[in-house]
Amino acid sequence: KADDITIMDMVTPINASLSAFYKRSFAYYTVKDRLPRILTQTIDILVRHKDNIGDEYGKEAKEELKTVIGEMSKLKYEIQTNKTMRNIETDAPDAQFYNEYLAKQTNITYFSAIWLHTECYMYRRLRETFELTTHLKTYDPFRVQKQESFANSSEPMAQLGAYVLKLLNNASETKNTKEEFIKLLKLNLWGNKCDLSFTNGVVEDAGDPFQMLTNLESYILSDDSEKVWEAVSDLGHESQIIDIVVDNAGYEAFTDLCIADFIVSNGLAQSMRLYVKAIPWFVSDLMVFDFNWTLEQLRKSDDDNLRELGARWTDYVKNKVWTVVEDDFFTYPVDYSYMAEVRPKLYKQLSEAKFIIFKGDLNYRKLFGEKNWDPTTPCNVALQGFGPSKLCTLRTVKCHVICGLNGSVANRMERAEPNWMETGNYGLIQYTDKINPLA
Ligand SMILES: O=P(O)(O)OC[C@@]1(O)O[C@H](CO)[C@@H](O)[C@@H]1O
Ligand SMILES: [Mn+2]
Repeated sequence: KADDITIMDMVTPINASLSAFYKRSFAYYTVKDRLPRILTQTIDILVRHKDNIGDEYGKEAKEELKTVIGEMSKLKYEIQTNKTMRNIETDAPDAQFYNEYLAKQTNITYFSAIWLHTECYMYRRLRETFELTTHLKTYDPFRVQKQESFANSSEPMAQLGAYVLKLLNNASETKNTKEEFIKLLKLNLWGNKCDLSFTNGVVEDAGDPFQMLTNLESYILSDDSEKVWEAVSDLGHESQIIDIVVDNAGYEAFTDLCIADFIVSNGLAQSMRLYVKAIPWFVSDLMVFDFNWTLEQLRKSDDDNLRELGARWTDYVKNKVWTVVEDDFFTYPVDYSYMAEVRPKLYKQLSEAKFIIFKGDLNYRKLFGEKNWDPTTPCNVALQGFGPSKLCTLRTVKCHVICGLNGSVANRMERAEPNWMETGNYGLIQYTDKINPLA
């Protein structure tokens, strides 16, 4: 029976998978408090919007909403009482993967599973509650929050937009493309602080993007931006494709499109693919609908620069300079070391790129196997064989997965601020080039 799995009153052992099984871990705090709170927040938002939902989807939908909210409350209760996870009961293709993966685990519960599994499973169960309805099948319970977060970021977007458009319009004259790229890379890194699952759904504004840049250096604990520049600006490479595995909608997505425009406008890539999520994910994560909605908002903006950027970016999509890719693998409950085996087509597609940028904390957890590495473990080792191409990660540190730090930095941080890994206040720009072609 699930309840008699004792939760160890300890921290996560070195090299162990993160899990709420370890009572003194951030994973435990997340599964115990934060995930239930995210469900409660989402229920509150659904209740507050039930009339709008009735207007938009019909009165039967409003009735079905009661069932959805009931199912979400059940899910919350299952988590809080540490039950075992059941199968996902829809015929969606990714559900089969979730169920096969679950079947391979022996007697796990929400608190004893790998944290990544528990957290992804919760969002997949949330999706199921809508899939099983008739009138709300495609409803995204996070859309309101994602759109609010965008609306709250109009000031920093106007600032960054003005700066980027100047760069883009002088692309030919500017001599210091490298310095500008690296500056945009760091501005993009800090865009990752805007993440609603981390702020428990509280919509924070993105703040002043350039303020970040002033005292920036001391907050970046690992800075491979020079190596990233070398790889991105390698025009002799047989591939001139650059990929971005994006993270959050709103301001972070805006910073992704800014650097993507800089890349193609300066001839650093001929084309780019942006990999988004296929279902509502970790509250903030970008879906195709959010991407299109963002371009539409920019085109309608009362800020001239944002309108011009919206028009440029819409053209890139129309002319296939940018392609938005939706693949179920990015919402699977497993880390990237599984990709070559379970999703070879995606692995092969990523291998076509000369460089891949991975954004955010969840991608970091998946790149490095959701393990509590010794922080000085080389990134190439922590990738556990994942290597479709040269890649980098732009991540603000929000949980206890970290590698590639030099010893003195890791010790300094532990002494300075014991919970430094849970704050999102420290950034990493880490590069790896150990390529493992598909077998
Ligand atoms: O990938 P992102 O958007 O940077 O962060 C995802 C996240 O908010 O979700 C989990 C917390 O529940 C952590 O992995 C991380 O804090
Ligand atoms: Mn995210």
